Amino acid sequence: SPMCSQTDSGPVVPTPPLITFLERLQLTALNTYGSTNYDPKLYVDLSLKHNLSTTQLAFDNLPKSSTGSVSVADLNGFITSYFNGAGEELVYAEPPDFVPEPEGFLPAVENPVVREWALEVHKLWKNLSRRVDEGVFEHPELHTLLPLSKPVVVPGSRFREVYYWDSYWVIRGLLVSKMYDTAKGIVSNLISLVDEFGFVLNGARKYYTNRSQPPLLSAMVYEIYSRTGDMDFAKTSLPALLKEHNFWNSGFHSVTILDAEGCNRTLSRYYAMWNKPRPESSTIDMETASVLSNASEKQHLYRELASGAETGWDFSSRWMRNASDLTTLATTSIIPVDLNAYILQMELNIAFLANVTGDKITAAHFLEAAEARKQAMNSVFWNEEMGQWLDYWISDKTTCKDDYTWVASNQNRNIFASNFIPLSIESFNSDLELVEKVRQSLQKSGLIHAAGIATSLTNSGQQWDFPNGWAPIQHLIVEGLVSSGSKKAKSMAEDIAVRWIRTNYVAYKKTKAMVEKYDVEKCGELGGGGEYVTQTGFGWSNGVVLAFLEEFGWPKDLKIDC
Ligand SMILES: OC[C@H]1O[C@H](O[C@H]2O[C@H](CO)[C@@H](O)[C@H](O)[C@H]2O)[C@H](O)[C@@H](O)[C@@H]1O
Repeated sequence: SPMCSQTDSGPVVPTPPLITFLERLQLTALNTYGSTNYDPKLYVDLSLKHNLSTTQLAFDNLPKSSTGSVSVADLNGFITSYFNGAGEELVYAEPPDFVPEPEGFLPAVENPVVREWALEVHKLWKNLSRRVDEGVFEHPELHTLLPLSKPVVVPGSRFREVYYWDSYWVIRGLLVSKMYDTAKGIVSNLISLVDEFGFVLNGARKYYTNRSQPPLLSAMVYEIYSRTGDMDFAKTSLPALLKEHNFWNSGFHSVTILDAEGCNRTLSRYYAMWNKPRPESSTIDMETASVLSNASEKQHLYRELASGAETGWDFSSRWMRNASDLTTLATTSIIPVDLNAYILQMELNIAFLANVTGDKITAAHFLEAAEARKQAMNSVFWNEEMGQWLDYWISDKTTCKDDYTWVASNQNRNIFASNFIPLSIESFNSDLELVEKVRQSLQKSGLIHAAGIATSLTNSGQQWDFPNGWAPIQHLIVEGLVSSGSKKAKSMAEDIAVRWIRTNYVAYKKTKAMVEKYDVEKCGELGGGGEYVTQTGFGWSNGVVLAFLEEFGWPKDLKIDC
């Protein structure tokens, strides 16, 4: 049973009346249509044809049975008369910098079959490119979609809007496709969110204003600058990066631990500004919370769920005290390895960009911040015996009392792919002795399978767990191994990349689609689990295939089938 009966504390952003109304519609839809093929997100993605009060009045006037339910015919009629279809406000727009075969595209991919497939994956950018319709700018109050002025690239299927961390791998792929303007436009859109909200939202919808996602904006700017040398772009991006850094290092996101040497170490955690059901999954969250009896326990769980979504790993045994019980979610009680790796990289990127744009004071300040975080990560996360960085629990597993004095037993010794993500940062991968230790640890971790790196070793039924493998995680670890310059690490990286490319290819041939996650146990199999069916498209998977093919090429005689 959940050991913690915690009360909720922390900030809560306001809920726009449009969202409250669409959540009512979502619940009615579940009651009317039933749970087969039901996706709660669809209803919060609808836009209004008339103003909210007219729509609400018509909804309240729908004939109800004695049990209060609405008939299928009446609800169908209401939805067609009062709403535009989900996603219609994002109109298909071919990116101006797309060409069917860019000059100098993947020169090291020699195998003709792989080359042809790579060109098909490249062509998928056309399917995923949209622009926000004028109607959203003219009448924002009718839409949950946020108006973004530059063209967008979406992950695909139910993910009809821009996502924060997905955009990093979309951009990595666009750079391979030589679509620099599209890549810059994505960053410019995300910066406009920082200007308005102070951070990059989980996604570009009004119901995502309560949280962010793994912070990779600076990494997007860095990658684009490295490829294009565009100094103006670097300069105009910098203020937003500083603002975002402050978001992750203040308030509830910041935690200070007294380490074993008696030094204070400051790190960051995920912490959503929300203690209600996630609007896009409101009916699911209410169901999950229904076993809890009191309102403040529910609020606490809702915050943990929204914070779980902020991690990008929604959901995973990584954030649960008991892997088979989602009500034991304790996201805010954990200091995560990967988040701090991303922020360390952010500090290094800011220092780099400040330096090239001539702001030496900011550069020096951020190099210091990076050094402090590196030491904090060594002191709080590093486990010498395991050769991994481990998430750290700040709250006691039995009483749930927060304790900010470091104890070894609060390191989470379960193996997750995130334990290897610091390897992607130069501060760590430039130390060859360390790299070899971590490489060996990864090799024997049990995470490496026939078709890639598993997310964890626990099959919880949640999507960020075994046996699912996700493109962003493959890429971060592979890139870390490659960047070290060690021969052994590079050959391990290549081996993982080849498995990943093959499984993507075989699944594509079988299903005609790229998907968001794969099953690492069997080459060519799709991933599953979690709260929605596996989605096609798919932004980050396409990006990672293209990035891997650029990094490793594909020799003529290497087979692509598994
Ligand atoms: O609707 C449920 C959740 O869906 C999103 O999460 C998943 O898809 C995202 C887009 O590919 C991806 O960034 C995330 O890592 C996935 O877990 C959304 O981000 C969640 O906030 C949302 O609750």
